[in-house]
Amino acid sequence: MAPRSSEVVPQSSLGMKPFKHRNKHPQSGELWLEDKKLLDGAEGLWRVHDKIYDLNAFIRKHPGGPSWLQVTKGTDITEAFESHHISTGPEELLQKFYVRDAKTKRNSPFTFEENGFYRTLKKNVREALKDIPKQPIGTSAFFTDVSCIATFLFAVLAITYENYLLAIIAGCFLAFTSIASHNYIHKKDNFRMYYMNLSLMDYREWRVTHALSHHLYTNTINDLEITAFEPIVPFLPTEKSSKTKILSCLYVPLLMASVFHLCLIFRVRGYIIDKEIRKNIKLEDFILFLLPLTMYVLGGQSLLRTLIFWNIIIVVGSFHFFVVGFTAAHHHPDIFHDGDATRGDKIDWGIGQLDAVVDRVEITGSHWLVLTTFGDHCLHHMFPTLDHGALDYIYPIFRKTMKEFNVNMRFSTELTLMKGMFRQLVRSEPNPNPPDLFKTLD
Ligand code: HEM
Repeated sequence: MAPRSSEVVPQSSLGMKPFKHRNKHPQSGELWLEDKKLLDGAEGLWRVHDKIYDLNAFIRKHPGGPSWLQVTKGTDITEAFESHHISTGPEELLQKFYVRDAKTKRNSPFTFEENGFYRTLKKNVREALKDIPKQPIGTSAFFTDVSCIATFLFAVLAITYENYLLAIIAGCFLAFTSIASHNYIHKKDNFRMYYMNLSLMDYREWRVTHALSHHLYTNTINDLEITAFEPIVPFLPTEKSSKTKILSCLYVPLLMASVFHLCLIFRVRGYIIDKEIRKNIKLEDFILFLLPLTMYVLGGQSLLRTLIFWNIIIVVGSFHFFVVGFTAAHHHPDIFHDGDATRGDKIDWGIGQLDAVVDRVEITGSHWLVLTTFGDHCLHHMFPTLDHGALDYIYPIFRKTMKEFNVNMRFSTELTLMKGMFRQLVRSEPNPNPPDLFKTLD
């Protein structure tokens, strides 16, 4: 795609240096990591805060799975390290791998001061976790598996009876399954993370674009869930022409319906043009064929009819997934987007998350809805490895800690955030004041 005009290349008000290929499309997790290496001063190893560590010997021993360390080699993993571990064990272990101090400043404005908000919250949550029952974690797994089975069941019924309504229901369950599997991509390697691949998306790519990019640098110029959709969907506040504003509002529903397909197209493109990507093809890359194969074998219809119905399910699933995803928590003119006025040069990472996330009142409190619609989003951002079923139990300590630091998590309604997403798309003017966590979103 041609380079974008200057109207949609916003600078970071947080002082973050932009990635080299920010304007290149399609964006990918691999390219993002390559670009991150150039700015992180990790000297080919791993950087945490202002120290360099050699974790080569630990990659295979990492209890969270080797991929987290494999893909991040050569980068600053401060935010990932801090937010993915709640116990003190990893920090103690890390000292064994110290090599030297880093020579450059971090390309991130976020801090993790010992007595700051995030570290205090983590300490409090660590204590609270001792009293959390295990049963809600099993309930999450049950809901996720039931969604997956329902996707297959309705897909087979849809093709058997050539019924479009059943195909739409299967598409909705595909979206539920993919969103619920997102609970599992953040954890140590486990089989439910593979459910994501039924949607044509790829859990490995998600671990970079979502877990390492979006979660850690939310709504900044280095958040791939912002930059990957530019310039069609320009979420950051920057000069936008009337044409851009109108077109982006018209394109966004089309984009929502086609992202699953686009993910597959870009993946296949990668296989064709890049030998290294081809060499990395794994068995799990074929999971996407399980759904159409089951439909073909059990449905008793022609291959062409099966493919048509499968594609209907994918389009419905994609639309459902991205309507929820785009409107769940991050986009409204009163939610911080890079370019807006900031709290200062250095921002406690947890407070940065409060600035960039808003939860929905209708969702909080329902385990099924939280799991299948990106609910309890603020707490999930703070502690991505905690099961969605456990989050409800840590609200009391979360509220207590926020009170202590005079900060707040914001709640709004589904409708406000839906309208907010479109209002954000057409917002050109950066907010002149830092985020106000006590203001009600209108
Ligand atoms: C990119 C950076 C890293 C990421 C994203 C990451 C991610 C994870 C994940 C997802 C888990 C499983 C948590 C769960 O399911 O409950 C985990 C566990 C663990 N990780 Fe990492 N990790 C990273 C770096 C490190 C480093 C540098 C160390 C230490 C040298 C480390 C030590 C551990 C340990 C000891 C556990 C066991 C659980 C615990 O004590 O919290 N990790 N990690």
